[in-house]
Amino acid sequence: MASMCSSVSNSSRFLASKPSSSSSCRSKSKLSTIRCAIGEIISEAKVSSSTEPLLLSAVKGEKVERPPVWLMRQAGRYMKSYQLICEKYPSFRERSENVDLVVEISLQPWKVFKPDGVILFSDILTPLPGMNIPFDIVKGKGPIIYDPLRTAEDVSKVREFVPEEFVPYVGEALTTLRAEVKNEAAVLGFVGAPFTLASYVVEGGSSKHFSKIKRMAFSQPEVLHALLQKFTTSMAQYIKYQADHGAQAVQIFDSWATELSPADFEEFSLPYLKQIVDSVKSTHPNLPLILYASGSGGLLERLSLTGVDVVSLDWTVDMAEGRRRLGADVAVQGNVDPGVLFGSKDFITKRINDTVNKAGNHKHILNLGHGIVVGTPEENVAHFFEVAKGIRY
Ligand SMILES: Cc1c2[nH]c(c1CCC(=O)O)Cc1[nH]c(c(CCC(=O)O)c1C)Cc1[nH]c(c(CCC(=O)O)c1C)Cc1[nH]c(c(C)c1CCC(=O)O)C2
Repeated sequence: MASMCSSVSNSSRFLASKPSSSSSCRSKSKLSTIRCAIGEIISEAKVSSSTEPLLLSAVKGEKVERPPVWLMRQAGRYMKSYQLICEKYPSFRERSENVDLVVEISLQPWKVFKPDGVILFSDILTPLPGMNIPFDIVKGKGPIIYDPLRTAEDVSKVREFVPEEFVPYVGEALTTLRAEVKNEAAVLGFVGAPFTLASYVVEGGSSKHFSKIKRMAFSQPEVLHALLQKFTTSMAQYIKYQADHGAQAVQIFDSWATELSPADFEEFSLPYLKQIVDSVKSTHPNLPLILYASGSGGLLERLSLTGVDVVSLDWTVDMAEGRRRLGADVAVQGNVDPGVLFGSKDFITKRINDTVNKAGNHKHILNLGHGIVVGTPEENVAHFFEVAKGIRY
């Protein structure tokens, strides 16, 4: 039914109005039926509770007054305040492994834009040293794995990750963030998915053609499977650890899974993602899990087979089509081209309204289709949040 709403594209059914200063007004509405502007009833929804962050209510399908909004990579290089910290602390590892810096950087976008999600400042590669895989992130080069894994023997040396032992600063930072943010926004944790992590450690860093991991996949699949299983067990533990220390939802980044054909995704990514989701749901059934894969248009239906609560779309798929293909049970996030933030303010407003209209008025988290690009004007990010927070269904 949501697709019927979505079929009215490009009309401004949800109009941006002035941003609301009060989060409590969310709880005041007693409407229990969601209607889209052309009048179809698309679902019966429970009224959200006032103490819960908007993002969590939206994921559950409760009635909310507007879509919650946050941005992937909202903490980082496009912010002047972050660049100042980088001057003082030039090492990415230090910035992301020192509790005070992690908290300060995570809160930078929160203080300025008041997003509905505050993501931990960290990296998907942060667990690697704890698994016996040293890495660094070098300015201008990106991630570097000093000893890329290529053989069964290399993989046998990979240790299972024990978050309490190796990244206690992550737990401490999440607990502090919860206290700082109160329940005005959801504190978000994240992990890398097994295939995406494997791509970094086998390739030795970022990659264009993924030839080394494909050589492993297509000539020694048992070696890759052994590595993927180690990441699977470790990342399931890491998600639980993040939830136990304050994360209210966790995003799984399988950024490069879409380098795989659908059949290869079914062998080298899907079963491991499903295993992570099943494991987390068995102990933390109420923790929302969000899955992001860049360029995922060809794999959408398969992404929802993982059992995640939210699928984050990039901008190569139309939001209305994405919703239709994913089905009503899955919440959607994302979809706005990060390049839109280089456009005029009017253009940004229009694209936000288009996306929100196409997503329909429930189970939608407004976000970009990938991380904010370095060089994005901060005033455009401010405009994005102001418009987004002024929307009323
Ligand atoms: C693939 C991936 C990585 N890291 C991440 C992914 C998945 C998301 C995606 O697909 O973009 C996830 C990530 N990395 C970072 C965050 C912070 C939280 C946030 O604000 O969203 C998150 C969620 C900080 C970071 N991680 C990194 C930066 C930039 C380096 C810096 O600020 O010093 C930031 C802010 C480094 C990094 N780390 C990685 C890359 C490709 C890079 C960029 C290299 C470069 O361009 O220099 C690996």
